[in-house]
Amino acid sequence: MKDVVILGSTGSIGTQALDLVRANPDRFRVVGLTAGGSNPALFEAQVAEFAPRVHGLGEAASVEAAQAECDVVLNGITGAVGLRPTLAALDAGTTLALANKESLVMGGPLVLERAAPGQIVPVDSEHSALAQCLRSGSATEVRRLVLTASGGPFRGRTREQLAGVTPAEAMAHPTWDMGPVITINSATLVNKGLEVIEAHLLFDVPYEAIEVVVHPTSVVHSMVEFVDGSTIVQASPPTMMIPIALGLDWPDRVPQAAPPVDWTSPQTWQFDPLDDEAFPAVSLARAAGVAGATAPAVYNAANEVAVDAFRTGRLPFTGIVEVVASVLADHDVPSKMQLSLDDVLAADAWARQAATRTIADREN
Ligand SMILES: NC(=O)C1=CN([C@@H]2O[C@H](COP(=O)(O)OP(=O)(O)OC[C@H]3O[C@@H](n4cnc5c(N)ncnc54)[C@H](OP(=O)(O)O)[C@@H]3O)[C@@H](O)[C@H]2O)C=CC1
Ligand SMILES: CC(=O)[C@@H](O)[C@H](O)COP(=O)(O)O
Ligand SMILES: [Mn+2]
Repeated sequence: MKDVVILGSTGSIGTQALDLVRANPDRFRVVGLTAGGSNPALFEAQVAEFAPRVHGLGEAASVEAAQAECDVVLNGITGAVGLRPTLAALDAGTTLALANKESLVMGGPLVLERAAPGQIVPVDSEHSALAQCLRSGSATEVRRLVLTASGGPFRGRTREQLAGVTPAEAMAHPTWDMGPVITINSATLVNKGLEVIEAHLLFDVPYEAIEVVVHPTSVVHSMVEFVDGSTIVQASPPTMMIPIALGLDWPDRVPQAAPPVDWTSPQTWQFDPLDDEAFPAVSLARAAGVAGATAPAVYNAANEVAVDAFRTGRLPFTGIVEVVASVLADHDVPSKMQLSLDDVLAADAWARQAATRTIADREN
């Protein structure tokens, strides 16, 4: 029996994690729940159903819950506000099932240095796939990591054709049903940019050995190419139940976590190169990742502000990545690579102000 704390329990990841717990009462027990407070009725219902020892709303409550005695903390909070809870779980020595990629991307080495080997189990589907592909074998055998991207709802469009797309169109993800921020990030490909940095940090593979390919049906979740020319692929229909189950019970697999691919019916797997001109977010993330230090935190924070502006009609779709690029260009990356939490939070705050100014300037 694993005692689990779920941060962000009312969201897409959180509610699916609770479905998994409901389906496996002999395997998992909920001992902590937190959320942001935008859906109090759902949160109260969850607390009534699971009767966790600790529960509460907001960042401070999430930090406290992440420090509770348990076997695994699932961080399903969205955005940079997940950083302190991530650090709290790591400092408590608890296994961290990490969906909140933003905390790893912005914290970078700060997060990694607090983590014991194997303490972070990736829940992001691509990184769960990579971890599964890498389960046996040594890092020296790896030639490349290949992250798959659905391409989002605007796959195949030119930059000009992206200019007038609406938030409702951007929310229509072709393969995944997710929270609003990651859904918009999938449409801009910022999600894949964050995932390239996430893969570099989790698997210690250089940026030039991390590839992104477009795979519209999201059945292959990522792959590892080895030095002998062999590639191992992880495939399953697009559902987060498998990565969440692996996150909570790693290295064990939860039987019937989700239905497998039906190999008796015809399957076509399509892979296309990424169109960097229409979707510059991935190359921008690579540059931020290579620059290191505070650059990834700036990339993430500027994007969070720009996504909010797009969703509220203050910025066109293509403006999101333009704002991120402009804020990054204005950012002086410190030469010291060893950053404190204050350094990271200061860069995050600076980027939010810079992005807000840039958006306001564009409006005038
Ligand atoms: N959804 C998916 O399939 C995938 C998600 N991820 C990652 O997982 C994370 C969560 O995504 P997703 O579930 O889609 O997002 P959602 O928007 O659906 O859910 C976010 C959750 O975070 C909570 N939250 C927001 N602010 C705070 C806060 N200050 N303190 C505590 N909790 C807070 C929300 O609470 P409330 O709404 O009640 O205020 C909600 O429970 C993101 O980092 C995303 O990138 C990664 C891969 C796949
Ligand atoms: C399910 C998951 O892990 C998401 O991060 C997903 O990858 C988003 O789809 P995109 O490939 O469109 O970004
Ligand atoms: Mn993903």
